[in-house]
Amino acid sequence: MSENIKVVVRCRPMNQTEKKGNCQNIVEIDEFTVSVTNPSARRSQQKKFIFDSVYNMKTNTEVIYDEMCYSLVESAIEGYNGTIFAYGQTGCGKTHTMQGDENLSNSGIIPKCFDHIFETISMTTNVRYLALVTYLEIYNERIRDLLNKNENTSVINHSLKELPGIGVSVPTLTTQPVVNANQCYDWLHFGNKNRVTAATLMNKNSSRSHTIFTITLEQSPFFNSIGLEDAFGGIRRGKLSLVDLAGSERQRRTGAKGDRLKEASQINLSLSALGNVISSLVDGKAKHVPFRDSKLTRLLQDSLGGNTKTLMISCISPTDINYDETISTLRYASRAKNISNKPKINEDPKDATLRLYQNEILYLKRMLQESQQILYRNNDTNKIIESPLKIIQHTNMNSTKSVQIIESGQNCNASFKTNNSISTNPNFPLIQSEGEIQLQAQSRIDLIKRTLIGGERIHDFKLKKKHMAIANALSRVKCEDRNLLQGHYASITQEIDAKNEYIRKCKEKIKMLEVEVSDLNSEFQLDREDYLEEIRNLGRQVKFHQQLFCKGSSNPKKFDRNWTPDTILQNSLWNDDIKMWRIPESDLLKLPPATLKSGLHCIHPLVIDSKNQHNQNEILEGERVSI
Ligand SMILES: Nc1ncnc2c1ncn2[C@@H]1O[C@H](COP(=O)(O)OP(=O)(O)OP(=O)(O)O)[C@@H](O)[C@H]1O
Repeated sequence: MSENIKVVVRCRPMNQTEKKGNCQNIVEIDEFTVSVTNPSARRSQQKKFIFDSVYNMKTNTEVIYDEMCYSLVESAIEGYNGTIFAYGQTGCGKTHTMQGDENLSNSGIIPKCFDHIFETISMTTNVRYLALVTYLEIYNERIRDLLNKNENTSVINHSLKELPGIGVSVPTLTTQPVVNANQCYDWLHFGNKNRVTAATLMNKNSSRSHTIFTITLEQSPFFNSIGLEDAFGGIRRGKLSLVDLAGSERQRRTGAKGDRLKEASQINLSLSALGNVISSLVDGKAKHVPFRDSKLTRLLQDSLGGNTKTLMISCISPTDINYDETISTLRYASRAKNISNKPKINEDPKDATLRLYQNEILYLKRMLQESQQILYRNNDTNKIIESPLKIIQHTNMNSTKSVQIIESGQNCNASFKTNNSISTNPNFPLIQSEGEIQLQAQSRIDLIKRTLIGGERIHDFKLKKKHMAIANALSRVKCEDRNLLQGHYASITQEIDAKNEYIRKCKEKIKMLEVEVSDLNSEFQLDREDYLEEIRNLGRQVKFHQQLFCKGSSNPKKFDRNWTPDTILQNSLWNDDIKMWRIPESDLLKLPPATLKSGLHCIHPLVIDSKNQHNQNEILEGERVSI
């Protein structure tokens, strides 16, 4: 079954600078519609866009989560891939939406996902889950591992790999197992400390990179009566990618220079690559979708047109000064609505970590059983020793000992693969004794079991929270729509009415799309006229960029760059001494006739051009051209 990407819009409140600058609110929000008024239009012009949902400046993140993210996260827990990403102009609230404020009462979507996932998992009774997290950033087109404590982030650039059936991934990233929401917060904060942010004129804490926090959830049926290691059934794997994009920005407004400027151009490049991917996916005609144009689009490949349920949250500003950027964000968002994905549950992935764990447990169990038999044989030869299993249990009580044993995992049993989530210490002395090997094997089994979660009973209030979230989501769907969706009609007349209503809505939508097309046409026309006007102005105004040099004078005379040749004449600066102006050759023919009065030989190659810093002599000695 294919389904379209869900797209919602969130409008942030005005910030202090906008309030002080008396900015106007030009955005109106209805349930599913955003209307934006063009502040510089000759007549009041409003553009309308329809989305899956639209949120005004008063809406808090919890409502957005309940309505739009809840079901997507549930799907990821079931075994689907899910992506939530925030998109929009710099300073419009992407990080606020995804991560939230430091203040916990206003937490973002990412922390809410953590709570949701672990609450849901704790309600399951017959499934065991393994949760693994990674966190990366794309900074200046380099991939950096935000969870690696030792990585020299200025040097490292991780590579992408595309594997059939798995998709595009970064195999060298640090993967951390997590067993509760708190561990996830800790890794998120840890990664955020490594993330690049900086102040710009538009946002004092602007993200200079795109980040992707991924939670992979592998699950397998588990029956208490049998025991974990014997009960692994088919494995499913869901993956939730939480993406906080850096914002599009214009240098003129952010005041970016140096490193900030370099970052901005990389950010804009990758966002325009994202725009191109969206366009070619929507056009449907393009044979080739340019995913390979940037790291961001490659990593999002599966979320755009692939096997993923995707939610795009477009963040906009309400003010007139951001009109152009707001319209551009809404246009992209509107196009993205038409991208169709084909999500399906990922069954039995070949590279499942859970499968490695299963094999490892089976191997260790067999080994324990065999060594137990040997020791019993020794027992038969009259040496009184304790049962090895007792030794294991006894020594496990001693936590220091068991930590050392985990550390030496590699030495203990060279034939099983040590998972990268568990650190190894190759220098730790090899433990030879039979009892200690068993102990070590048992510790490893315990450790693996501790990383598997699910099955604990949860408190009632958590269940209530889940029901409230569902009720919240449903409350947005109008009663009659719900009936319609569910196909419950009391009579044929009601069914006809409902279907007529549906047809009416479709017609309304078509009308709005027609208006949008005609808007786009007239906007294109306006832009065209603007450009033509600018070209004409360029023709009329000779652009003296800085100064006009006069013959016989060592002091250059200052010129206003916007003076027209007529103004120059009126200001009496035109005299026989000034024979040469530096005028770009292409502009020479555009000079109005007054400038080229007969007798005042104008004058090539001429006078002032700020880009070419010619010296005075060169200017004065230029070649004359008779008109
Ligand atoms: N919906 C909102 N309600 C209240 N404050 C908000 C909202 N959205 C954004 N803000 C505030 O606006 C400021 C900028 O937001 P944020 O850093 O999230 O923008 P951004 O889109 O991530 O910018 P950048 O692309 O530069 O990283 C922050 O101080 C944030 O708290």
